[in-house]
Amino acid sequence: MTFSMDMDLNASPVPDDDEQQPYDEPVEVDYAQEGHVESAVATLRREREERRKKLKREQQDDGSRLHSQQIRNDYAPQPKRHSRFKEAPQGWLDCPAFGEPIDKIIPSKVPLDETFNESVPPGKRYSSKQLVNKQRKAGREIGLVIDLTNTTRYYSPAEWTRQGTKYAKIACKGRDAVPDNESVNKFVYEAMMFLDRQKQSKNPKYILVHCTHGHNRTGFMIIHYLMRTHVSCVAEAINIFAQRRPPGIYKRDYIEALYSFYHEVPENMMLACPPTPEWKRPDDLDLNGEAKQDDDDDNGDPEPLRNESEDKIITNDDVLGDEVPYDQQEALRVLCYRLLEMPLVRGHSQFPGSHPVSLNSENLQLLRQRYYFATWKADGTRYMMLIMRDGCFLIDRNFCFRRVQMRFPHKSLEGLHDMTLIDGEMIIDTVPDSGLKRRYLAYDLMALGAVSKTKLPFSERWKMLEDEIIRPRYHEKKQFESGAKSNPLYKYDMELFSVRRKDFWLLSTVKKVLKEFIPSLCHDADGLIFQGWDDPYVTRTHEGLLKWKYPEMNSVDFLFELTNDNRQLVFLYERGKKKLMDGARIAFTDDVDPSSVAGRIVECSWNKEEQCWACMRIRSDKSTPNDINTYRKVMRSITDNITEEKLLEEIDEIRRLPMYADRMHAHTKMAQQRRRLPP
Ligand SMILES: Nc1nc2c(ncn2[C@@H]2O[C@H](COP(=O)(O)OP(=O)(O)OP(=O)(O)O)[C@@H](O)[C@H]2O)c(=O)[nH]1
Repeated sequence: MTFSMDMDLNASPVPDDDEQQPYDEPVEVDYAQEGHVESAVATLRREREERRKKLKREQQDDGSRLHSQQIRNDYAPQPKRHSRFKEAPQGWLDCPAFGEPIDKIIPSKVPLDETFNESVPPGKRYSSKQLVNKQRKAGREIGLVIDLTNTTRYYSPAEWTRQGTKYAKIACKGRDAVPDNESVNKFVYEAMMFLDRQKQSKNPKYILVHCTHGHNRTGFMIIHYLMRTHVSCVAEAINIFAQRRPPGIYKRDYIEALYSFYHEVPENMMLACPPTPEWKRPDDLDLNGEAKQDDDDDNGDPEPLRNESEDKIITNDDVLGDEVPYDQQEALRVLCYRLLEMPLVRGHSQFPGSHPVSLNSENLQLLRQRYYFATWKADGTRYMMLIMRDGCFLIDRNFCFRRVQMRFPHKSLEGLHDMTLIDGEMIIDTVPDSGLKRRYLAYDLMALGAVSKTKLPFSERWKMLEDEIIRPRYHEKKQFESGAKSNPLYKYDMELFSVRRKDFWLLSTVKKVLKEFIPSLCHDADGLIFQGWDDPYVTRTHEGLLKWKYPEMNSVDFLFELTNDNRQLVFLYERGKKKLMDGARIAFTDDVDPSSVAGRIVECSWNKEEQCWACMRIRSDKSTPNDINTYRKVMRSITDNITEEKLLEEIDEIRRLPMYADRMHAHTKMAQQRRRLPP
């Protein structure tokens, strides 16, 4: 790592005799090589000494008056240069050094190293050494420092790492923009991991968090931490921080961003945002009386706060949610495998979600042998969803996690779900009068409160999904809207998408589903799913989970590439490696330039007349093509050509079979009884 040591060499630790000889250029030090600031200073002093000796020798040799005058000029006391003088940040001197710990997190202003001593009177100094001593006096040992400033000029991280204190930099601009969501995710994960490890220690250590003054950015991060661990509403978290680090966050846009992030509406914004503190002197205020940016903020344009609802056009290809730190993703992958009761393989990087196989004349027989339910095949984007106390994570087909802010209350409505894993499809509904609306259609539940449910029959998992996840959300929403529950500030409507359970029906209804239900849907559907009613959740390819697509929608995902002489190369996967499909060709419509999709995954349907593949769409949600086995199954399905007519004929026969008729009868009776019971 290289850092610019833009330091005042007139100040300590350089001895007196060097005091009046400032250097012309800031010194670049290879921090990793030199180890610390002092060794760089020593090198510079040595060089200067050699220069002085050389000049003296020249003076003796030459003896000329002119030359000695030159030397005198070179080493005469010179006025201090402003650029060398390091001033403490505005308002820093009178800003209280630190606040009281909040869950073992201490908010603090930035400690300044000795290079600031000229601008800080002795009584007001607050270096990392002094900080540590003050905390020790209060019986607190710092184990991790999280630095949120957007500069490296205040001190060197070695001041911490040298003494074995962990140091993490999460540079946040400050200014008018709040820390971005990705930085917040990093902060919360760092803090959670560290404090979790400390729980096993006899003398748990503390985290020290600082920005420049330790109020706005620091408060913003700590409040996020509180919200994601145990505090239930923003006002309470803001209060906790304000009490421990008075007056708390005093920038209004920060407070607004917190409320908006957690989908709450403040009762009284004036109460939520205190006036700017005294120590932020009047010249630190802008013309509206608002606090000006901290002086380590850069001069970029303020970033607009993201507001999904303002984006008019929403598509299935949108990347939803916020990036999650790499280590956290790894930990979440392991957790998913555990919840799905899968053996941990090296890398555990493969998406573990259940995947249906295409219906063909052979597996069509399964519909006769087992008890199946049917549903429409919603055509959106597949996500598993891991619901944790600290956030909800969308898991895409690449087994990557992104965090979305959602609320999933328990049935008891006392707490929130944790370590619950569900499966579903994100679709976009065109709703008359309200436009496009994103919905998550949940169709399975694999784990509830850290307990795997994969071995239960689908019928029970599907019921649990309704009872434990969907209904509690619905009830709470109604309670909030009616004011019957104590957190009416939460607005479910502000969430990125709504959540529904997907319906499944008896096979006898398939005709109605095809002829009436699917045509009336507000989102795309490309066929049917046949789900075994008694099946466990089978990870990856599930030979008993069947998909039937409208014949023209049967598709294969190829990896498309072009050679230098514009020859098409079409690949699938075989045992995790690219397999070239000799002679395969993809026809694109006139509006698609093939060179623009080289290297992408192209979903294709088979064009019988032209005997080639036709591009249906580019898959932004996938980075690998279908496996050769999937391809074979799709080809089989295409050649078997189970038309809608054939399918309905088959189902008509099945519903008359005694096995199916008996269960259907029992099922209908049970449903009727349930309807008669009070809710
Ligand atoms: N299991 C299940 N899957 C559904 C349901 N509704 C929609 N799907 C989607 O159907 C997908 C499987 O059908 P495919 O046509 O193979 O899906 P795809 O998105 O084209 O994926 P590839 O096979 O990789 O091309 C699942 O991944 C789900 O995203 C449902 O009710 N149950």
